[in-house]
Amino acid sequence: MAFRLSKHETSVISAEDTSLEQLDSSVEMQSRSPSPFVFNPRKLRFADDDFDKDPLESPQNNNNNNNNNINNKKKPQRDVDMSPPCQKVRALRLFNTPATPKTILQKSTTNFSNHLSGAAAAANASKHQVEDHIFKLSDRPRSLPLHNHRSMQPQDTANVNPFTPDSLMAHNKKRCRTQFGCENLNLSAMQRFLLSEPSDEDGGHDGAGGIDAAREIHQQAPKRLALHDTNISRFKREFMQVSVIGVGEFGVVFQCVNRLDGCIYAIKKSKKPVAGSSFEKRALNEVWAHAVLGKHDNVVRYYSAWAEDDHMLIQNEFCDGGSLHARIQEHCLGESELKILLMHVIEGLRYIHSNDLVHMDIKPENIFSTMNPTAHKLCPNPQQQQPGSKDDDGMDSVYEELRRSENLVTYKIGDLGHVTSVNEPHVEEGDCRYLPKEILQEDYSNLFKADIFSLGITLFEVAGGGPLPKNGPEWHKLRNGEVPTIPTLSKDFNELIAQMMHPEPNNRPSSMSIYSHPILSAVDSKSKLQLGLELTVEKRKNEILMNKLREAKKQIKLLEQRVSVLASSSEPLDGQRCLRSFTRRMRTPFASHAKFNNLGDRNKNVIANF
Ligand SMILES: Nc1ncnc2c1ncn2[C@@H]1O[C@H](COP(=O)(O)OP(=O)(O)OP(=O)(O)O)[C@@H](O)[C@H]1O
Ligand SMILES: [Mg+2]
Repeated sequence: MAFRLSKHETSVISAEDTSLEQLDSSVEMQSRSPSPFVFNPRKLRFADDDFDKDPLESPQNNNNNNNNNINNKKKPQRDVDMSPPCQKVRALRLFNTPATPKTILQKSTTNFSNHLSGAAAAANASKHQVEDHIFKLSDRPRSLPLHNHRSMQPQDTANVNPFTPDSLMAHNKKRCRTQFGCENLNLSAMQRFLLSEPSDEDGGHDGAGGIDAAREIHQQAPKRLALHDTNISRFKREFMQVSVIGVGEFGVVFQCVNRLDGCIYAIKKSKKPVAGSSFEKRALNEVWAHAVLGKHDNVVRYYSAWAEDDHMLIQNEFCDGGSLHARIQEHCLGESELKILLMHVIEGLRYIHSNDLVHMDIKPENIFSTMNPTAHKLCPNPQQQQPGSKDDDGMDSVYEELRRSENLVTYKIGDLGHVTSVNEPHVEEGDCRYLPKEILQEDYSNLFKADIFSLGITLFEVAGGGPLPKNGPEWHKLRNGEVPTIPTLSKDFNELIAQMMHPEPNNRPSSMSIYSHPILSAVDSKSKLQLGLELTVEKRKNEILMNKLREAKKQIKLLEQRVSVLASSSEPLDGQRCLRSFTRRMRTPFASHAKFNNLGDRNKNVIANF
């Protein structure tokens, strides 16, 4: 749950301590680790009965859809205003723009082909080929201008992720209308951007066609693609909902199984319809951040996102260990566990920061964990599994051993809804219990260090320093350098936490320096243990493979014996000849020789048969 402050409240904080007491508090719904469950696996039929019953796909609906389509065809298309920012640019584009004769021709040809008979279309196509040849010599294919949107369909557009390096590069060249810049792009401009090479002569000022195309994409499309335009019903069709695993301020998270691939995922659905609301941008922000950051081991992995009934749905990796918040409900973490937590989260943060992005909502509820290597498997209840059953590859005992090991936990940073770029910060404050003072005072000059503060106070809480105050003198003390010492922690660890929570952002260590801090380099006891476990696993695998190999050798020997018994028994003469020719063939070292010998042997056999 986030406890956010409005600008007004923030200014009051700096003036009066007591004002923070006016903030609302709410009770977090505790997330729970998934309990073991049994699945009845079944083969997926592509024409499943359930789906036939899906109202969206019922014939009635299809008829309706068809009618709608027909009606839509009759209606004039929505004229989206996609004109370039100023008329001068439009004037320049008249001659040296994507709307060269080639694209106009292509466009008209496509249109005509709808009306022409087959023969006329074929004639037109051959004419087109000649013209193509001419244009190949003179000019590269160019895209339709982005501002020509009379013919643009929603399916031809896509959002521009503002967190990708390309978009940041293009964005820095010239600012766009909105905070994130333009947020959608035209398919042809995108294709041109992807196909362009750095040495492209079309490159323009920078001599790089890619940069130019990217800039064009960013400068010309002024509107974000509305969620309505990507509404595709998909959740029920593709996923089987298992349980609700968490509820936050923004979304409800379901544990689901993908019907096709059979893997478990966490699907976060926005609580309210976001399309067209003020939450739309926040929802898209989370998707953009996930798409850019979801490939690190210590950041929750992202698979896909879509809109349904105006809700945003995000399909993420399912973290079977639940949130850190749920974990500390049982007991606080000791120093060795804290070191592992710090090592993992700082790696994730280092990765996020290396992309010039900041998380802005680091807290125990947003740090998840995975517990064992078989988490992704849909294992039936271990008691139900028969030893030596068909699927038992002999590794179950090994995995069971690993499962019991505390050290195999991997912490991952999740909930990327507040991620923003340090170059163009758009700060939506996270939970005020974890935010440093400067953020509430709207000082965004060192956002990296805001994440470091949040991680520092998170460590303080999970080590036993919580529950954290939401306001009042205690809240201020923690931000004024008066961090109480945690008795269960070493002096060094207490000092590191205090340093991470330093009132002056510049005095807090960076994610890089924490990563190489002596406290973490001493965590080799953990990595040795992990290495030891991995070694054990590999050894066991090796043993299993050796057994299989031995078994296979035995079988081969048996077969050989049978063959020789058969050969030595009372076989007819021609049979012996065949066998001899066969063994000779097998012994021939060169393939070419074997070919000729084969012929020879075959001839001999033919003669023998005569
Ligand atoms: N990938 C996941 N694997 C397991 N549990 C998850 C996952 N994602 C979310 N959860 C659970 O759901 C809860 C809510 O998720 P999340 O923090 O993403 O929602 P939110 O609405 O954005 O929260 P906030 O109130 O912080 O804005 C988490 O605290 C966690 O318990
Ligand atoms: Mg959250």
